[in-house]
Amino acid sequence: MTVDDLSAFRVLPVVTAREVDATVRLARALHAGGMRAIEITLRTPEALAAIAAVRESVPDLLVAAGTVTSAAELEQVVAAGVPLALSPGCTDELLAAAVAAPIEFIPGVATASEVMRVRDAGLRVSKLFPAVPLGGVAILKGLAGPFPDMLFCPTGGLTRDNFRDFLDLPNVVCCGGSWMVSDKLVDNARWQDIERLAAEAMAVS
Ligand SMILES: O=C[C@H](O)COP(=O)(O)O
Ligand SMILES: CC(=O)C(=O)O
Repeated sequence: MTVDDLSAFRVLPVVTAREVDATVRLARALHAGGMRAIEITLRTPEALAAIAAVRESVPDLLVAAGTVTSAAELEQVVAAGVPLALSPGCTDELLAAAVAAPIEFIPGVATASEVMRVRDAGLRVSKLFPAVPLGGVAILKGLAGPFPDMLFCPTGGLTRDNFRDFLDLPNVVCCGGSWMVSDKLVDNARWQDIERLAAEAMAVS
């Protein structure tokens, strides 16, 4: 997966799948709004079934697996055939497994030392998580100094009002967020609102 592929995502909606059919409906609305990718987190028992169902029902949407926190979970998502796995952090075990696995991996970082560990593993892109509590735009500007070769996907605390500030930074390749896929929108079947929020996020301003 190239940096251009990731930057075409603009926003990676971070989805916690509580129900398979609703997740498929959600994925259709995101795709209809122009989204290129979705991150389905391994936070619920339904996650792997939802990943399979969305891959089958919305084949043009890239399905990534999120909240991959161990080598065992990485094995599961490799077996599920997803091209991209993301994590809120990175352990030595997970990093070693990911570098050896036939999958793209974006580990989470929160400190300069973690960025160095990720760079030492040969990876160039990491997820800054949780981005806003860590300092938001200011921490990304700070990391740009010592790590001009590293790119970030800030996630955590981004909203429809602030995500463009992140995308404008030269060291941000794409960003993650759940503002267009909230439980409230999904539970109320607000598919048109989700599509509209997705289209708004994909509109380059
Ligand atoms: O755990 C949270 C998700 O990764 C995305 O964060 P968010 O809900 O603040 O957008
Ligand atoms: C934090 C996040 O986006 C993840 O759990 O992968």
